[in-house]
Amino acid sequence: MNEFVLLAGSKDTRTALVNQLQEIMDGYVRMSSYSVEEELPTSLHNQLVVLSHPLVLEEQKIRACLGTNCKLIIAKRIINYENIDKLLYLPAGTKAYYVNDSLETCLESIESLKKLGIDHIQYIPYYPGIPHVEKIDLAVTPGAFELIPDHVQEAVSIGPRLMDISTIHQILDHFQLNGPGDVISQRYLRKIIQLSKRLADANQIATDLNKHLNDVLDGVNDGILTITQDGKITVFNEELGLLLGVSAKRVIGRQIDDAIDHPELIDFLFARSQEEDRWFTFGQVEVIVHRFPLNDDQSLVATFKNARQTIELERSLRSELKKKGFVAKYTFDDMIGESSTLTRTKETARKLAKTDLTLLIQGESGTGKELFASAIHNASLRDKRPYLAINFSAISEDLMESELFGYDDGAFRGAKKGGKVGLFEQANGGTIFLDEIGDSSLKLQARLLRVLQEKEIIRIGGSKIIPIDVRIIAATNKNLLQMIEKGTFREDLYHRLRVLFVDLPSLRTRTDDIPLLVRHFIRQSQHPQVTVKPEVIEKLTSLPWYGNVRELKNTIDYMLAVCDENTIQIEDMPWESSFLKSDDSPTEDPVIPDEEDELLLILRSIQTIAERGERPNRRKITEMSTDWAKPLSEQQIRSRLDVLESRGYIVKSRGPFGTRLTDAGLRFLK
Ligand SMILES: Nc1ncnc2c1ncn2[C@@H]1O[C@H](COP(=O)(O)OP(=O)(O)OP(=O)(O)O)[C@@H](O)[C@H]1O
Repeated sequence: MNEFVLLAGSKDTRTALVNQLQEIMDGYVRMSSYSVEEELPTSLHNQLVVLSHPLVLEEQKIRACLGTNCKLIIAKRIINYENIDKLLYLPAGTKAYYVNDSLETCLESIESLKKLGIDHIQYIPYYPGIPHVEKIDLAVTPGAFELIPDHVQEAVSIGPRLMDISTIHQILDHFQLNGPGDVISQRYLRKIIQLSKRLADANQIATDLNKHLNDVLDGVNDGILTITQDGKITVFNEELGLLLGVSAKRVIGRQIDDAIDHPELIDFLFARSQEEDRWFTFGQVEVIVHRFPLNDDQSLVATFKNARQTIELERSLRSELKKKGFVAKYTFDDMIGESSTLTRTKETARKLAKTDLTLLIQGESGTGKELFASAIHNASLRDKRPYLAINFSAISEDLMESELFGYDDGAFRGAKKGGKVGLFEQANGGTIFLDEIGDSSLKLQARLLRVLQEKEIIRIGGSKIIPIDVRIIAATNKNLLQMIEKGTFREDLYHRLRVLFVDLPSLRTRTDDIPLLVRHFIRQSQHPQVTVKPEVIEKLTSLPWYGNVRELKNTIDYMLAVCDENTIQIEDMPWESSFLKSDDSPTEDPVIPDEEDELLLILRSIQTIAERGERPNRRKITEMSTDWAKPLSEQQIRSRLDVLESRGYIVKSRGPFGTRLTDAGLRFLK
């Protein structure tokens, strides 16, 4: 059997060459192989020795083992054709380091790559000790990964170079093997054919994909255009061709100002302004053009929508949402009032609407919290999407939970077959308004917190996590901070809800708006012609309006019903007492503590006064109350002390110790 020795510069090169040669020469020639990095034979005599590279001969160790009468062949090598397809997919003009151990080996391989026709890449030699080189993200290397600089993001390994067919023939000639030459050449060629087939297949896939994408683009109802930074058209679909009256096939690849005669459109596309949309008329058709940059390659994309069709589509979408009751009825224009407090609040809310953040609206009952939430949704980027409002004071806890989160089939007894989609899911993409959030139970608060933190829900009785994209607006007329102190509202939820906040002013603080509101409500009513006597307006402006705009509206409805001859007179006004704040009024002022809180404050001041070594009496407690949100008179203190005594929390006495806390009172305070 004919046998030769292969001496390679590295283990990797040896392995690659052995694999190549074995496959090609199998059955005709055998070889033994060594590398400088591994153990070498002691001495070689009378043999054919093939060296992988001229530099191998310079190695001391190699020269030491080369004995007498050996024939040397220095192999010619070419780039490993099996791996070059990775390079073929890189875009033309891509810059890449070619990384190897010396300038010579780099230049040699670059030369060989170029000869193979892989010349669309700008190779920059990179080797240890290179003096200065520009920073590049991509490296190509035959396997010298350890030499690649750290800043490189992507490395393409093309493996060690293989043996050229001329060297293979030199080996065959040495053994005077003329017969198998053809077979061996064929085996060599087969490898190369396999590569071109692989490339052809990849090309076919790319062609198919391209055709598919073009079909999709042509199937779209809108015109689509893409141009490069310097104005070359790369995408131009059929719909756009129809709109502009040009053939898509004829314009792709051309400069836009040369292909399309519409300077105004071209100016808009290239304008440096922030404007993203503009209306154009092409022929008879009104079109909304929307432009945006493609960040990756700095191209510009423009879509062309038929304005009439778009408006109709939006209208039908809106009527679909309306049918379900998922629309926000009000806008900021429905919010009547020109007082500086309301104007400022409206301005802030308008700005907050544009963000996508959670928002808490605080204000007394009837100040227009629901109206604000609705206006905020309509001024937000989600205005075309659903708006759902739910009131926590109106529904029981269990029902509320299933309404909000929905349930899976068989979640509980009586559950509807097939389960139920909750409001959070139905509001997806839009806004959900959680009214009277202060009335939610602690259990529900925990679930809401999860929604805010994770942006996902799990249906009752379900296990699937459902991601949701919903903006939450919450509202309350309760003092949530006091509820937190009492442990009835979660502090973490409060902070999550109050990312943004709007405090609505009470009507008492903006009495200038009352005449405007009166006129507005009359105009909206069944009797828009009714007028109001000035003294009525004056009286209305002086009332406290604990029920705010809602109370004013109800009052006007009442007066409209009782007035004669289209004029509201002072006699038409309800009894004054109906405007007072009743003790059990549901319209609690958010900053005025409710009665329980007042009792607690009184207990605390009794304790403080006693700790100071003084005698707690009504006068001192009244003095302390001047620091509270709602100071109390001595008379009011007296009635509350009576309540505290009846509950057993204090004992009133005229003696030297004055009023003092009982054990029960202390426990309650704690
Ligand atoms: N600035 C305003 N202009 C016109 N109408 C208003 C204004 N503010 C409130 N309203 C009207 O007053 C009524 C009460 O408003 P809304 O229901 O929004 O109040 P709310 O603060 O949500 O009350 P609650 O806390 O009791 O739920 C509604 O009929 C609303 O249209």
